[in-house]
Amino acid sequence: MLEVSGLYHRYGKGDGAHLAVNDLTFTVETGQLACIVGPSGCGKSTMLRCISGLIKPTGGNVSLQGKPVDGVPEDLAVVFQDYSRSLFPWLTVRKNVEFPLRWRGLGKAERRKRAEEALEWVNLPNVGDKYPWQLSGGMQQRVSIARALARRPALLLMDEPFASVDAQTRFELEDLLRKVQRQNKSTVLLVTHDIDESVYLGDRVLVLSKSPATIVADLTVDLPDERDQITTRESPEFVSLRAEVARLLHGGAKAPAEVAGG
Ligand SMILES: Nc1ncnc2c1ncn2[C@@H]1O[C@H](COP(=O)(O)OP(=O)(O)OP(=O)(O)O)[C@@H](O)[C@H]1O
Repeated sequence: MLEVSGLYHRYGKGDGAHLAVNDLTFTVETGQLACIVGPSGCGKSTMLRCISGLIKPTGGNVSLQGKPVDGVPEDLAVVFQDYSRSLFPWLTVRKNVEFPLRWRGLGKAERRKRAEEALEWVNLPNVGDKYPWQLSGGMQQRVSIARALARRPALLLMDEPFASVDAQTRFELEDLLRKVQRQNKSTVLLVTHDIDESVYLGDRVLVLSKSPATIVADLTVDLPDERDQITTRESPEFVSLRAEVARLLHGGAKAPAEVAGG
C-alpha cells in the first residue's frame, strides 16, 4: 500500500541547513496498523509531511498504491494531534464530517449517509447537529477520526492523535481505533512518542533514532488481535516488547538482519 524508499529531507541550505530525516525505507501492507515511535524532535512530523505530499522531500521516493506521491494524494487522510484546530467551529459535527466529501463529487444523500455511518463507527451517533465546541476533547478527536474514515482513504496517517487527551480518554480512543481499523480493514500509519501506545496499538512498531530520523528496528507485535488495556499491558509479551522498544530508543542497537529495509 505504502512504499517509502530512501526518504531524506533537509530544511534550508548551506550553514543553516538541518537534516531532519535520513534514508528512511519501509513499506506498510494493506490492512496493517503500523506504529512509528521516535524521540521528541527526531523528525516524525517531517516524515509524515513528506508521506502526505505536504512537502517535497529532498531525496528518495514515496508511493501509495504503486503511484508516486507528488502533492497530497486524494486517497489519503490525516488525523492530527490538535483536534481543536482541525475541526471547523462554525460547522456542525455532521457538516464537518461531510466537508471533505464535497470535493470527491459525492451527492448530498451519499455524503449524509457516509457521515452518519462514520459517526456510528466512532460511537457518536447522536451528535451530528451539535457544534465541535459543545463536545469534550475526546469526542472532538472521535469526530476527526470519523471525518477521516468517511472518505474511505487508502491510507490513514495519524500524527500523535491521542497526545492531547487525558489518560483515560486516551485508552478509550486507542481501543476505538483498533476496533474501527479491524472492522474496516483500514491501513493506518500512526506516529507517536509513547512506547506503550505503539506496542498496544500496532501490528508492527518501527523505531526511529534521534535526529536525523532513521529506522533502527522494525518489530512485529506478536500479541493477540483482541487487546485489553489491563490484561494485554500486563502480559509478559507486552512487557518484553515495551522493554525492547525502550532499549532501542535509548540507543541500543539491533542486529542488522532484524532491521527491515536495511
Ligand atoms: N519548517 C522547518 N524548517 C526548519 N527546520 C524544521 C522545520 N520543521 C521542523 N524542523 C526541524 O526538524 C527537526 C525535526 O522536526 P519534526 O517536527 O519533524 O520532529 P518531530 O519528531 O515530529 O518532533 P516532536 O516529537 O517534537 O513533534 C527539528 O529539529 C525541527 O526543529
